[in-house]
Amino acid sequence: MSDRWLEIEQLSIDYGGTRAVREVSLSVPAGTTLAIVGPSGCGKTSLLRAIAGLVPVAAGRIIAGGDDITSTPPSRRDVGLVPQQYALFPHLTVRGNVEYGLRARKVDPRSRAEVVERLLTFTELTDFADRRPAQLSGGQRQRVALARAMAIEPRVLLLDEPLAALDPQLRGAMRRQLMTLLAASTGVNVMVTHDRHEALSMADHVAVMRAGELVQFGTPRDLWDRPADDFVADFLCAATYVDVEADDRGVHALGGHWTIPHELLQPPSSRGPARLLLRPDSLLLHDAPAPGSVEAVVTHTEFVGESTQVTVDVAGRTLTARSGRPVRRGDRVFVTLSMGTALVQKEKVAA
Ligand SMILES: Nc1ncnc2c1ncn2[C@@H]1O[C@H](COP(=O)(O)OP(=O)(O)OP(=O)(O)O)[C@@H](O)[C@H]1O
Repeated sequence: MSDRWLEIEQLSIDYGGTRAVREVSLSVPAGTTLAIVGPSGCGKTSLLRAIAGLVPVAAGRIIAGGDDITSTPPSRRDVGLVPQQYALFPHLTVRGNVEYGLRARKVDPRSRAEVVERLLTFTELTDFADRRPAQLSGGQRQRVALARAMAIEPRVLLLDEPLAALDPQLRGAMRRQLMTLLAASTGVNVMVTHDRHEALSMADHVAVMRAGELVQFGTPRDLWDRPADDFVADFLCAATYVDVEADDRGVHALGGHWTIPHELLQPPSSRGPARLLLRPDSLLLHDAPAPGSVEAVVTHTEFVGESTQVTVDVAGRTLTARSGRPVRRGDRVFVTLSMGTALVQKEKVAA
């Protein structure tokens, strides 16, 4: 018996001869949440549906709790699915929906009632138990879908964009509640999302996909500190890698346009070529030249509440920064590094 509760080995999925998912391999231990994240059409939902048994696998294996379930019919996989629009049974009450899987498994009425009452309490739905889905808010429906999937205590719980159908105000509150619910599950939770904040904040492991391929798999911290390439850096952290060359005078970036003092970097840079990960929180904007600054032009601004996200052009490279004070498109600014926030990595960016 494997201690890894979900393993995916070299999994490929085809639709009519077109490969939508290519040789994805990863493994996730029990009691943790995996987020599959990536841009639209990258194959996230296909991967999720393949784990559920709803799309055929062209090659590779899916192993849950040590059992190869690649060819097991969906109903016998011990997998719970929360679809994107929840797909509740409209004619059943909340209680009826939550109870559905237990009835199908012929669980005796007493045990069934116990599980349902426990889950209704847990998801704060007791007062709504006799309502039908049409009489519920979006957040309440989401909790019913989750309780329904959790009732059978599946070894793998699959959630397709669990917060996407909720309005933005509700999403923050539901994210915290969903994290509490997922933490209580003993199997593996797999969540598809295109939202990097959701992936980084809710998951123990993150799989980043692009064009059907797995480009990086790791903990949120790993991905935040060491995105594998420019795509992951941009997608997950709104960050940019720049090639640098370090000598005794400092670290030279952007074709020699910008010399950064060694003492601002983490870890202190050794001499020679390296790459520097510049995240929005690594860059400071000034009105006038400052020690170690480089001149830039503001190309785009976006007010995000507590700060403004600012895109600047520095010697032909686009960098993203945050600014606490108002700046406008076309403004000339000076960029410095915030002490200790830009990470130096020894290898250069792959061409
Ligand atoms: N039933 C299908 N028949 C043919 N092609 C499909 C089918 N389902 C998905 N695809 C294609 O497979 C690729 C991956 O689709 P998938 O839905 O898995 O992506 P996704 O990352 O979940 O996208 P989104 O975030 O937009 O939902 C896309 O190019 C899509 O057009």
